[in-house]
Amino acid sequence: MTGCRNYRGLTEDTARVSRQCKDEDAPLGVITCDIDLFKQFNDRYGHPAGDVCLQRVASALRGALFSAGDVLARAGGEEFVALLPRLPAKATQVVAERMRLAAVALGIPHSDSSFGVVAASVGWGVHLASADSEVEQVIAAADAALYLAKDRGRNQVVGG
Ligand SMILES: Nc1nc2c(ncn2[C@@H]2O[C@H](COP(=O)(O)OP(=O)(O)OP(=O)(O)O)[C@@H](O)[C@H]2O)c(=O)[nH]1
Repeated sequence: MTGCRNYRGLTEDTARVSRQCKDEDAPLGVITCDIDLFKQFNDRYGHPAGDVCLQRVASALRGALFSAGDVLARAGGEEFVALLPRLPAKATQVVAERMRLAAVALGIPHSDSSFGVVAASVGWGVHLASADSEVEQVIAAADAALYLAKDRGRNQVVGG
């Protein structure tokens, strides 16, 4: 529906790009992004409108990426994961902020949100080629950062 990779595609892409980055001794940027108050959006505007919203947000998030090798997957529900081969921390943070802005710039009305429009919370992290840990641990850390962004009021980026 969103034209994104699904969860299984994400698992395959994660293995592929993390191997590629390790071989190149390059970092791998990871971003997680979740639409804010999407249950309320569905409840107020209806599930079909929710589907259209998801498609538009997915396309905006894809537009915020700039390299052909970047991966955007729908990790389930209204959550997306981006994998950014060769991106160090600072650049990953910049893309994370661009993704947040791209979602909010759509200006999709959401009267149950304090922002008045559909927004998204974003978490990020970087997997270093030298790390002993697996990239899945960085995805989990980015997810934890995303929930911190939700806790802090949504429509913001948290990571590091
Ligand atoms: N329309 C539509 N809704 C979906 C789809 N997949 C998941 N959802 C809905 O997404 C909503 C997610 O709700 P929650 O996980 O409670 O999160 P939330 O309302 O976004 O709240 P926060 O994440 O805390 O900001 C649920 O109501 C799901 O039914 C889909 O493909 N289409």
